[in-house]
Amino acid sequence: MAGRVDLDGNPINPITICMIGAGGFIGSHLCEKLMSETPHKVLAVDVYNDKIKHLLEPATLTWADRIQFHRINIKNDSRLEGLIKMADLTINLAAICTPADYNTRPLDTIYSNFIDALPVVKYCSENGKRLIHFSTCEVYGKTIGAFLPKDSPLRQDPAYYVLKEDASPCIFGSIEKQRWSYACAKQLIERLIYAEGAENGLEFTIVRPFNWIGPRMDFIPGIDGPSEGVPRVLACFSNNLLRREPLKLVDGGESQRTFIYIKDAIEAVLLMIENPARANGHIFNVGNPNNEVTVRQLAEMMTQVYSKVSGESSLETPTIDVSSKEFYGEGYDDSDKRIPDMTIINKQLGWNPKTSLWDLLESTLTYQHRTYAEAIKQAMSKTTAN
Ligand SMILES: NC(=O)c1ccc[n+]([C@@H]2O[C@H](COP(=O)([O-])OP(=O)(O)OC[C@H]3O[C@@H](n4cnc5c(N)ncnc54)[C@H](O)[C@@H]3O)[C@@H](O)[C@H]2O)c1
Ligand SMILES: O=c1ccn([C@@H]2O[C@H](COP(=O)(O)OP(=O)(O)O[C@H]3OC[C@@H](O)[C@H](O)[C@H]3O)[C@@H](O)[C@H]2O)c(=O)[nH]1
Repeated sequence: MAGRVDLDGNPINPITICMIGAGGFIGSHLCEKLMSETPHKVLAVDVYNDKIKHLLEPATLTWADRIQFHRINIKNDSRLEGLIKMADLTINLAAICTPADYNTRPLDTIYSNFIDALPVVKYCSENGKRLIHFSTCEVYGKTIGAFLPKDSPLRQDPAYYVLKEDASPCIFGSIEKQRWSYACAKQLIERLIYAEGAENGLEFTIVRPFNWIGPRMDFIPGIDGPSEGVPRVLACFSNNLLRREPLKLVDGGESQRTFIYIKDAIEAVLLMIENPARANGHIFNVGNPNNEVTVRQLAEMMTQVYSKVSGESSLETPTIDVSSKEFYGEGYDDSDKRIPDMTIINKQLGWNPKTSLWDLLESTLTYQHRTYAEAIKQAMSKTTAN
C-alpha cells in the first residue's frame, strides 16, 4: 500500500468514505477492495451486513480499525447526516434495483430511488462533501434502433444503439410499464445532483452501471432469500442450474445485454474515488461493450460453463420459454439492447474492462457451485422426504 499514487503521479492520502448500501452486491466488493488494497476508512451503512460479515469479524483482521458497520435505514435515521459530515466522500448505492420489484412495488421503487436519495444529496451539498452516486444504464431506456422497422439496415449502425452519456436521448415506455418508473426516478435524481453541482458547487460523480455480475449478487431463492423471490438474471439462472431445472427465457430471451465482471467494474470505481479532479462533474458508463449476448445466449453459455465447473451433465431441455406476464406480472417491459460508449471513462480515467463473458461466468459459477450446491441438495431432499 505504501507509495500509492493517482493517475497524475500525486500521492494518494487516506480518506474516510461513508458508503450507503455497503452491505449489497456492489458495496460488498467495493468494501473488500478498499480494505485489501487501500488505506481508506469506510463507514458502512446498510440495513443488512451478511455480505460483508467476513470483513467485519473477527476483530483481529488487519483492517479492523478501518471499517465500521452502522445498521441504519436511510429513510428515517437522524444519524445519517453525522456520518456524512465525518466522511470526506459519500458513495450512495442504496436502492431497490430488481426488475421483479418495479411493477409489483412501484411506490417503494420510486421512493427508494428518488425520495430516499434526496437527503443524501442535500447533506453532501450543505456540508461541502463529495458525492459518488449510483444511477443505472436504464436511464437511457430503449435504443433509437428499437423504433426502426425490423428489417431496417440502420439497426446495424452503432449510431442507432450505442449509449453515450452526453449525446443519447432517454427513451422510456408508457406510465403503466413500470420499469420506467425506476429509470425515471434514477434520471430525476441524476438531474437534481447535476443541478446541485451547477447552482451550489456540489462535487459529484454519477455512475451508470451496465449489468455488473459476479459472486454475492442477489440471493438464491429458498436458500439465502425468499422461496418465491425473483432476483436478477444471474441468480435466477444459477438457481435453475443448481436445482437441475430448465432456465426460464422471458419472452423468448431476445433482449440483449452486455455483462461486466464485478471485479473489473470495481477497478473503475476505485479510480473515481482516488482521482477526484478527473472524476468530478462527470457521468460515467461502466460496462463491457465486448461482452454482448442475448439472454438466450447467456442461458446457453451458463449451461455449458456450469456443466464444466460442476462436472454434471446438462439437461436434455436446458431452457423453456415463459411470457413476461407469467414471470413478472402485469406491466413488465424490457430494455432491448445496452451497449455502453466508453469514450468518456477512457479519456478521464484510462479505464477498460478486461474479463471475457466466459471467464467471468467460470469464476462466478465456480463460486455459486461451491457456496450453494450442498445447501440446495439438502433443501431438495427435505422437500422430497416430506
Ligand atoms: N448490479 C448492477 O448491475 C447495477 C446496474 C445498474 C444500477 N445499479 C445500481 O447500483 C446500486 C447498487 O446495486 P447492487 O447491485 O449492489 O444492489 P443491492 O440490492 O445488492 O444493494 C443495495 C443495498 O442497499 C441497501 N439499501 C436499500 N435501501 C436502503 C435503505 N433505505 N437504507 C439502508 N440501506 C438500504 C440494501 O439493503 C442493499 O444491501 C443501486 O443503486 C443500483 O440501482 C446496479
Ligand atoms: O429467469 C430469468 C430472469 C431474467 N430474464 C431476463 O434477463 C434480462 C436481464 O434481467 P435482470 O433481472 O438481470 O435485469 P435487467 O438487465 O433487465 O435490469 C437490471 O439492470 C440494470 C439495473 O438498473 C438493475 O439492476 C436492473 O434493473 C431481462 O431481459 C429479463 O427479462 C430471463 O429471461 N429469465
